[in-house]
Amino acid sequence: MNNLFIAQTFGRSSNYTDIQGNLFKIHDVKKGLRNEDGTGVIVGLTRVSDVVGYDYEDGKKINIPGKLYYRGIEISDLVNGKENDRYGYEETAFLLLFGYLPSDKELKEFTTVIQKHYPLPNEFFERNMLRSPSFNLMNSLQKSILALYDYDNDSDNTDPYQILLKGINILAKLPTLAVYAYQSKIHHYDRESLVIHYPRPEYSMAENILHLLRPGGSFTQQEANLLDVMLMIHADHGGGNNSTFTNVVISSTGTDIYSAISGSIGSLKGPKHGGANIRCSEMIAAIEHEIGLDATEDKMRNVIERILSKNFYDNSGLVYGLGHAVYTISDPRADLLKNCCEKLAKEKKRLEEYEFLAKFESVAKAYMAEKGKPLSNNVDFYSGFAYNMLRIPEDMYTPLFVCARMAGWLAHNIENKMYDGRIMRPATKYVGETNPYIKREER
Ligand SMILES: CC(=O)SCCNC(=O)CCNC(=O)[C@H](O)C(C)(C)COP(=O)(O)OP(=O)(O)OC[C@H]1O[C@@H](n2cnc3c(N)ncnc32)[C@H](O)[C@@H]1OP(=O)(O)O
Ligand SMILES: O=C([O-])CC(=O)C(=O)O
Repeated sequence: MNNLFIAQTFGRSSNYTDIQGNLFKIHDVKKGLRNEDGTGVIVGLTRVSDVVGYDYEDGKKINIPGKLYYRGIEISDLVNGKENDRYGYEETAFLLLFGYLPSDKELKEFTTVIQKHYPLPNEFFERNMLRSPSFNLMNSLQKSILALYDYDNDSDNTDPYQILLKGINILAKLPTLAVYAYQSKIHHYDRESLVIHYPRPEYSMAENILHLLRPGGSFTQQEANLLDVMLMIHADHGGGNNSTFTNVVISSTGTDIYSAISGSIGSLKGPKHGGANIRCSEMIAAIEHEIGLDATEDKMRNVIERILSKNFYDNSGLVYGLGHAVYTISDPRADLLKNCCEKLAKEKKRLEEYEFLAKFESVAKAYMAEKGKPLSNNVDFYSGFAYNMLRIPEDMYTPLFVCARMAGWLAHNIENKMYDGRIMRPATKYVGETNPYIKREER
């Protein structure tokens, strides 16, 4: 391609294609589907989960500490209620999909169904993954989900019950797909030995992830427990988060579940959404490297200033792990994770890193508030540190989000199909002019 020609033409094109910023206001366009006060435009109804970050008093928005409910149950109650049970994520998925907490017997049966679907089809790994590794695991996951379409002899069936069955099959296979994508990547690109364990049918989803990832396949129950909690708190987040909304938008055309899930994975990869967990972890490492773990508040403020002026780390101007479209004061998931991280950091003798992170969080929040942009932290602020303490490689952070969020995507997909179902088709206002066609020799 003639890059110079394209670059010059692209440069000139803004004379013809520009949209003046004031037009958005004039036409009352809700950029990012957001109201004037930052709240989201209501695009649907849901009974799956509720994300609460503000309230209204006399019509005025009041910021409040964040709360997250799955089917009406507060996330902290769900996490605390599981105690040392191995199947917290499976219980959460049941709750999200069927609307109520399972009895012991129901949870066992549901877990058995998931476990039966762990194995990949014969030669799936060799044909679809090993021979075409990707340097990005999210792309690899998208390809794998689309490949699974070809192993289903009724893949286009979009009856809600069939979607449920297909979705549970995908959910069960995701940990293996994610870890095999990682193993293929490091084997191909980093010249590492190829480690392929089969998923163990008696393990929970969290246990299997650790088993599949580690060369020796072993893990402690405490490690599996923390990963189980991580899966639980990432399992759903209302119908408005970008990847769930994407899922429902794609699915509203009547297309297959594999296309919808692959689209959601593409959305979750973005650094402003699920991909923020990798960016946040890299950003914190860069900051630690720059100013040291014993940095003063002033040094931290200086780095924050550089980040905001697009002069540090990825030059995006974003402090990853901060900010949220709904939460205003706090993200309950980040609070839960912060607690888990503090406990584990004590045991693993990594308190200095934990304290750096906690201090950076409060300095950054205070800095943003002084600039008139008070921000909540979000789930991605502490998740990287938790994964790191579990010896999970950075590449796997966002794919693990996929493994967890699959339950939410599926629950919203089915809910939308059953109770809304209309094709999503908003409108855009044409703000160009009408032009005559000019013959080529006259231009
Ligand atoms: C699992 C998840 O998806 S959680 C979110 C993970 N994402 C991140 O951590 C990435 C960093 N954060 C962000 O990019 C944003 O805060 C988002 C995407 C999460 C939310 O975006 P929005 O709701 O559109 O932002 P919001 O309207 O609250 O922002 C208000 C202002 O604060 C700024 N701001 C928001 N978050 C940040 C941030 N992390 N760093 C710097 N500035 C920020 C915005 O640029 C905006 O400034 P402006 O008014 O001058 O344009
Ligand atoms: O709700 C959002 O916009 C993003 C988020 O935290 C999630 O999807 O977990």
